[in-house]
Amino acid sequence: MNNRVLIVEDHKTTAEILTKIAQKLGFEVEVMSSLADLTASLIEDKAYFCACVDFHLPDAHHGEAIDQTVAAKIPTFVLTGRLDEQVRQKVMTKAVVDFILKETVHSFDYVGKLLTRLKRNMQVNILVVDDSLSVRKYLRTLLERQNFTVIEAVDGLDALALLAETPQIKVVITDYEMPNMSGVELTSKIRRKHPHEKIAIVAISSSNNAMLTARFLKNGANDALNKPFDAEEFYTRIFRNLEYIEQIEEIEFAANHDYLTKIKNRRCFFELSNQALKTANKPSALALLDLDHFKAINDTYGHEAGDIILVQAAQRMAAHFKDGIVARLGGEEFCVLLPETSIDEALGRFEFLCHHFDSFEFKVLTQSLNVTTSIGLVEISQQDLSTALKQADEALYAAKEHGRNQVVQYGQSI
Ligand SMILES: Nc1nc2c(ncn2[C@@H]2O[C@H](COP(=O)(O)OP(=O)(O)OP(=O)(O)O)[C@@H](O)[C@H]2O)c(=O)[nH]1
Repeated sequence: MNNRVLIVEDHKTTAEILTKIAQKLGFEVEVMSSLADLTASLIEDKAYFCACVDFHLPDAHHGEAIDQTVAAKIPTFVLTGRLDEQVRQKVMTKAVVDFILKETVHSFDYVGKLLTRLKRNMQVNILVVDDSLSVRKYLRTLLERQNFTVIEAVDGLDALALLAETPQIKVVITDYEMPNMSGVELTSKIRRKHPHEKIAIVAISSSNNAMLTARFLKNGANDALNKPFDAEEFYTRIFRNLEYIEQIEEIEFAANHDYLTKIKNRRCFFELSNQALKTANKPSALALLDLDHFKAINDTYGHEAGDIILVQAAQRMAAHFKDGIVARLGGEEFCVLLPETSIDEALGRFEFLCHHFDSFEFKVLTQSLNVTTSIGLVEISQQDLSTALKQADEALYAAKEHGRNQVVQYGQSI
């Protein structure tokens, strides 16, 4: 992704505030203060993530700078101190991403939100379903302006096939009247497999049919737009529906992950492991890992240092067992399930991890520390997860008793 934001603004303080907002979000910033600057810099030759352009500049009173950034295919949003209907119309016909009225501090908050949205949109796939090529083209133009990836389907059958092979699709925009299957039928079919909070369906129907809007909504559409629609309203509805999906995703993530290390939490570990064990055709391996003398680390270097080590340890385990289910059970205790993995293979891999921890330097604030881990390992063939965890815990206890920094396999003498 290109990471540069172009700011075209003659007011120094405003340019400084915008620069800070963009930099805080991780963007590089280039500021120009006039149309002349813009013309001289040959922006066509450079790539920008987006441009934030003042409608009124000392040498461009009517938004001429906007024409230049739009012509250079830079997603452009416009800042203006005055917004009457005439200016609004003029700005929107220029194919911009959005416009912002410089009124209050909230306007600047909105700039931050817009930059974040544009960045997030790059990960979002939107499926446009319409039998009319011109409508598909128009919607594609509107959506690509906002950095979305657009996939087109010519009818409902095509749409269902594309949905099945593209799990990244988060929004479906569908027309009503299409060959093979109506938009309402398509909506209902999508809903049988994908709930509202996973895929948003936005229906587009003609303005003279209020009943159709209701049918779409009753059959599972999240939202409906009447033709002809305004680009601003279209964007607002797409964003609102996406934000709903993203908020649910955030809640789900928080419910399933540990707040500190961001790896899976205890609840999620049990759920995923029980599922994996149910379908396993071969024995699996389960390990409990506990960092050694962690209290002493907290006492010597502080709780913050302890937190940093927990995060790094979790990252190491997750990277080492990409094929397994890795979770933080609480405190300095972690758990790993390797489905359908023989105990001998698992033993080798956990011994390797143990050795890796021993030789790895954890970077904590200004220091490098060594932290070791003790591991209790057990094979799961017939017993349930709770029993296996108790057995792994016994093995872990033995590993601690026998000097720490080692793997002990349940049932094996040391
Ligand atoms: N920094 C930090 N410390 C934590 C967290 N959760 C638990 N701890 C600390 O982890 C330490 C665990 O100490 P103990 O159970 O005595 O175990 P230990 O010192 O690692 O000793 P052994 O397990 O016997 O090697 C305690 O000091 C807890 O306060 C956390 O989220 N962050």
